[in-house]
This record gives sequence, structure tokens and C-alpha cells, in this order.
Amino acid sequence: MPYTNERRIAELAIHRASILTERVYNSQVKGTITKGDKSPVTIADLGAQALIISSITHAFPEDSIVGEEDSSHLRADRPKLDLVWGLVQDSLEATKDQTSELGDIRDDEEMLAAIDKGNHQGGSVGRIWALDPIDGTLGFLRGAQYAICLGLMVDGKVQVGALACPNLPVDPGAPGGKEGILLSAVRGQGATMKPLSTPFAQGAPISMSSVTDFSKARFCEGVEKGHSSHSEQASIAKSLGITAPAIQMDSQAKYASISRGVGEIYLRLPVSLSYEEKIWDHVAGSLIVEEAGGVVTDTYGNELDFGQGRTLKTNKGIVAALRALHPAVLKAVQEELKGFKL
Ligand SMILES: Nc1ncnc2c1ncn2[C@@H]1O[C@H](COP(=O)(O)OS(=O)(=O)O)[C@@H](OP(=O)(O)O)[C@H]1O
Ligand SMILES: [Mg+2]
Ligand SMILES: [Mg+2]
Ligand SMILES: [Mg+2]
Repeated sequence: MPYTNERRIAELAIHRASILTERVYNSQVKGTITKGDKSPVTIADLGAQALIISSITHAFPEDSIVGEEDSSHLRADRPKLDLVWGLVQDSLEATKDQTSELGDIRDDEEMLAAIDKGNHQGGSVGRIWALDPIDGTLGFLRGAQYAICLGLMVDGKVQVGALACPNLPVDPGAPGGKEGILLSAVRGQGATMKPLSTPFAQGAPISMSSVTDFSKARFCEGVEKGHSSHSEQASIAKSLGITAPAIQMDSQAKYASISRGVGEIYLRLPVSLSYEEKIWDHVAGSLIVEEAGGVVTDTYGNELDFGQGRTLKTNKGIVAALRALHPAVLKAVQEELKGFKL
């Protein structure tokens, strides 16, 4: 089957990174830095990016990588650099039985170089991985949901996606139970899920919910009011006859949720006309939803065009829904946005 090895390496790489992110999640020391755009990045984002890029580079040395982070802050901050290097070494040690498949990082310089290998500009030619080492950094810092997200695009089209959601319950029907799930998909081969604690296990196929009655449907949205328009989303839900309150969740855990039947719709309506969605915020999650039986478009109803560079320049907002519901959801979105110049 095509992309079997890419899927396996992607799953193992994000699992390896999750050992590091979970350690930081459960520690008091997050080492937060504020980036130029005022958004936060932590020692966990940087360590996870290093681990994943070095694993991908080991397995697929010819491939390019678009990663969210870069090493500039670490190069200027020796204590933080030492913290990240210590964490990376611990995760490498914890996964040393995978060194032949995922490789190693010999020293802190090699770690910084791995982080910066994510500086590719993207585009529609060749094999390009898109990486969000921690999606939902604000959720991560709040002690809520976050995701580690990795996908492979070939000539601008997503072919492989993998998502680790360390804080989603393994069994959505038992929210107090074991947490941590690993989802993946290959285009045309379906989406699967397994506990994050067993990355070598065979994943179980997942599919979206079969609820087609809006009065029983649930929609997901982000937590941060600055990232999507809660008021417009509420008004769209109301016009569709959705009565359940929005399921608010940080990160691509929203895509993960609807792809395994917890919710039928994910709305992300832009709050600003100038913001361009980042490809790494959608590559993995959108493929997993599509492979689980959903449709993902922007608010115009256009497919997401991942071949435009590091951002989704030509798209605005996200409308993801169960295939049978998507046309009605899109219509309601467009009614709501009438009068706004998109
Ligand atoms: N203005 C604006 N509009 C839309 N999206 C934005 C905006 N600013 C930032 N971001 C990106 O939002 C990513 C986190 O998305 P979430 O779905 O977790 O948002 S939410 O916090 O749950 O609302 C977040 O990803 P991470 O940086 O990986 O956390 C950002 O890439
Ligand atoms: Mg960020
Ligand atoms: Mg993100
Ligand atoms: Mg991120």
C-alpha cells in the first residue's frame, strides 16, 4: 500500500515528541517565550520540533519540511537551550529502541539545525512535510487540549496525516479514563486511531458520526475568541437548528474529535480579514476528517489549497462537517457572512 512507511514514521515521530511534551505539560517549567507576533512558544514546542524533524530527515532525507518554529530564541538563551537539549536527550533515550528507524541527535548544535530545517517555504512541488510541534500552545499552557500534528503533502496535496492528542480520552464515552490518542490517515486508505501509549499497535478504523439531524448535531469551535468568531458561529448554529452548546476545544483536537464521531461540525470563521491560516494548523486534521467521512472547505466552499506556501493564502476560514451535512452548513455560513467582504 502506498505511504505505509510514511504513516508509520509519522506516528512514531509524533509519539516520540509526545513523551517530551507530556513531561513539560506536567511540569511547572514551561519556558515560555513570546514570539514577534505576540504568540507564545515553549521549550516543549521547540524540543518536539527538533525530535520530529530529525526523525523525518533520518527516514526521508530528500524531503522538505515546513515547521512552525525556528531556533532563533534558543540560540540567544543558553539556559533555555540547555533545558530543551536535556528534554530531547531524555526522549531519545526513552525511544532508543527506535534509533534505527528514527535516528539520533548527537549534540545541541545538531538539535538547533534540525529545528531550522523546518524553514521551507512550502509550495506545490514535491514532497513537503508540514509540522505543528504543539498546536494549541495556549491550551497547552492552560492545562487543556493540544495536539502534535504532522502531514505529508505531495505536489501540494495532503497524502498522509498524523495527530497526537495526549489529553483526549481513549474512550470518549469514559471521559475520566485513560487519555492520549494517536490518529492517522493516508488518502484513500481511511483513518485510524490507537492509544498514544501503543504507537506500534494496529490502529482501529474510525468514522464520523452518522447524525444527520441538526437538532441532534454538535459543533466544535476553538477556545480563543481571537482565533475564530464565536458570535458568528453561534448564529450559524442557531440558524441550522443546532441546540447543543458548542464543544470548545483548543487545537486540532477538534478535527480529531469530529473524525471519531464526537461532534459533526467544526467551524472556524475568521475574525480578521488579513489573517492567513497556517498550513500546519490544518494539514493533518483535514485529511483525517476527510478519510473518516467528512468534507473540509473554507467559507467560500473551496478546497483548502495547501500548495500556496506556508499559509492558506487563497482560503478564508474553515468549514468541516460530515459529508451529508456540509452543503447545508456551508449555505448557513454564507448566509451569515453576507454583507461581509470575504
Ligand atoms: N487570528 C488568528 N486566527 C486564526 N488562527 C490563529 C490566529 N492567531 C493564531 N492562530 C492560530 O491558531 C492556532 C490554534 O488554534 P486553535 O484551534 O487551538 O485556536 S483556539 O485557541 O482553540 O481558538 C495557533 O496554533 P499554535 O500556534 O500552534 O497554537 C495559531 O497558528
Ligand atoms: Mg504557535
Ligand atoms: Mg498551530
Ligand atoms: Mg504550534
